[in-house]
Amino acid sequence: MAAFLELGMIEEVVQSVEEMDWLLPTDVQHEAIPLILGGGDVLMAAETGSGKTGAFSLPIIQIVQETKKMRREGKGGGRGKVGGGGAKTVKLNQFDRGDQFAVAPDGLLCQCREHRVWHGSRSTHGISSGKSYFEATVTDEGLCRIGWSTSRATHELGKDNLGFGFGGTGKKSFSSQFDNYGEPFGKDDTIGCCIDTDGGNVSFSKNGKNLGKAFDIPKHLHGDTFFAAVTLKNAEMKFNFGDTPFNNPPQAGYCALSKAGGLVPFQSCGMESRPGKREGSVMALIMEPARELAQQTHENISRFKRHLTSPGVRELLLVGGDSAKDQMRALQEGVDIVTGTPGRLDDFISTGKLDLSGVRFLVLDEADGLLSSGYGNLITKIYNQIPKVTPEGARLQMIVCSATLHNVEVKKLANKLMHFPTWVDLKGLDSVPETVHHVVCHVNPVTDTAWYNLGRIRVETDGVHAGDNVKPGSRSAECLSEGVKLLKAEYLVRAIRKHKMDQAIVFCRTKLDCDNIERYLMKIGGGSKMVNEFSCVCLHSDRRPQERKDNLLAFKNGEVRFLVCTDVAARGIDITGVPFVVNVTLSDDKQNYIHRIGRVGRAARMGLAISIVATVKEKVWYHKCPSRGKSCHNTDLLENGGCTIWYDERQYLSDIEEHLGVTIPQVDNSFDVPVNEFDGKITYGERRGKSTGTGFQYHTAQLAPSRDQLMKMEKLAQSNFLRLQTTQTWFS
Ligand SMILES: Nc1ncnc2c1ncn2[C@@H]1O[C@H](COP(=O)(O)OP(=O)(O)OP(=O)(O)O)[C@@H](O)[C@H]1O
Repeated sequence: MAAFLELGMIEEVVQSVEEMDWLLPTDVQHEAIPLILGGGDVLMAAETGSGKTGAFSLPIIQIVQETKKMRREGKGGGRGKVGGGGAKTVKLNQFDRGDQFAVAPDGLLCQCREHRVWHGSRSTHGISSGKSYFEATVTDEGLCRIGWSTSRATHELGKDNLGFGFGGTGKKSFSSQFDNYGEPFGKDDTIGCCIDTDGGNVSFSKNGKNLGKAFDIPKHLHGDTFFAAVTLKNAEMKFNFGDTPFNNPPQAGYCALSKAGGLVPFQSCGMESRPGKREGSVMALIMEPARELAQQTHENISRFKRHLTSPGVRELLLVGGDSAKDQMRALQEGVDIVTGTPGRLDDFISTGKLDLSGVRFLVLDEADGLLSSGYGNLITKIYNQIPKVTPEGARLQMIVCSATLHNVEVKKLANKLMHFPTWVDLKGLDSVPETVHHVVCHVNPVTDTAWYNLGRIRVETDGVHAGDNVKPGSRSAECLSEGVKLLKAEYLVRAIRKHKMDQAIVFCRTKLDCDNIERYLMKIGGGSKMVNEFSCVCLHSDRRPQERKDNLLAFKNGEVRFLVCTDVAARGIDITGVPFVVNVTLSDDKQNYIHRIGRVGRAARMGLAISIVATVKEKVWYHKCPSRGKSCHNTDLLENGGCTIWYDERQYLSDIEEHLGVTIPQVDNSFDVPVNEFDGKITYGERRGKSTGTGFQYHTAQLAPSRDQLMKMEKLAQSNFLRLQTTQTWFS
């Protein structure tokens, strides 16, 4: 218990994890929890089953509750508070600026070294009434424009109808209309920027010379809050908001921005404080790639928060298949943490049902999977709608995790959206946990001719070769491909029998393959009970949501032996103690191999993953047609306008091996797993034995002899010391 407390977790949350038998944080939890509690953005790259869900959920739950408590007590702030929120010192806002726009720690000096694109920023506070003034001095040559804008304006001041700019070329700009005004300015010139919100105008001065009225504030901006604004191209400027004497004092009646009454803190991109919405708005948004995974994370959150009261934390699962009406009702009643899948989240956000203005945590679980499934734009859209600073002045925190985070797309996303993120990366590359043994068994339809005479009880294949007149004995590519399909099902059964598999997750490439394998297993000994040798359920995206739920539950509860599934179950699904995974076909996505086999060997239990890999190419479905395969029988190759490809598993295997930097051990079709250091000492599905583990207990046992020796030496040293003292006393 103390170990989680030492990470900064509160007792109520620690009590929950203790009840789940989590006595020590895992390595990734040890690293990530303090970082998240401290307000940082985190990229969490740790092996499958290493406890990433707890690593992000626990600190989020805690901060959400703390924030709610403070809101109730009427205090602002909380952890991760930034200068842009409640503080009264006016500066340039670190959190409201372009990518290439640098702001010095004092918040007064700024620079942009980009030559082609404008980047800008705004002040941390603005005014909505009265007359105000600030100064900016050009400290290096380049292009600059300064003035006033609302928080909804782009950073390219003067390009929209929400901000008023005055540029070094002697032009004023509003709504992309550039007109001559005043005179040009450059290095060492000081520009005074005045706004009179009551009189409704904006004017500027150069080195103390009043340049006259530049703009009338249009009607649609009356009552808005205006912030000091700047946009630069390869230039540098220094600001004075009035905390030090101005170079040129403003005209009578204008007050320094930092001394103005009723300063309004910057809240967000376009979202000013909305009283009344704060109490009920969502504070954490967790995006998961699949329903089952979203459900699992949601359930974890429910468990972690169960001892939190006054205030409690309210969580909601937002996935397709569940009633949108109920979800809507829950949101209206108030929800703090939403876990959802991209489709339903998008529905709710784009129709305004999910208010993002109070969000301070955005979590992308299995981030690389979300990106490779094409959700990059959605992520950016969501990110753009979330205020970068909450009403309390806390910065939006982004947490991005996966066991396979080492790819260019994730790095690009991190550079674009995250704020100085910390990598929690225990291995520095994608890897397989020590608790997972993985082997490959090759299927060679040339040397293994068992598929020639399988009789009537055989797997139904996917029909790709229905028109190919395949005959056993022929060496045509089509014929060998059909042989692979038939043999794979036989090998699956052989592996199950050899290892006396009580339970296994069986991955197939397509939904049709899953259906065929499910039917085959049922035929040879299936059923819906554990006593049936091949009892199984199926999980893929064509099954109804309720069936998916029921099937997963039946497998989790140990009611059936096999879960036959597509990659929809490859990531994140956590079923403690599942001993085996069988890949009937390798995924062409090397990352998914790591995720698939990571369904075993979780929470310190051992697991074995067997991949059945064809030595020849297999012709498979690859539907690009509008029906996505539902009523498609076009077995022509993709390049000929059809819906099939030749699938080269040997290539995918070598991609995986190269990615992992290992050669995966091979077994023959007797499925005898090679002898290794674990041989004879482990049972798949069980925790690692004492003598084989590398965990805490094992280390303690290893260190015991040294500890005993040290104890003896210490005792000897103490006795010698005492003896010496006694001798000295006698002689003195
Ligand atoms: N500190 C802990 N002590 C004991 N068990 C833990 C601890 N943290 C997590 N676990 C258990 O470890 C298992 C794996 O955790 P989790 O699902 O969070 O892994 P993950 O890193 O998200 O894996 P994946 O990459 O596959 O999604 C779960 O069963 C969880 O209950």
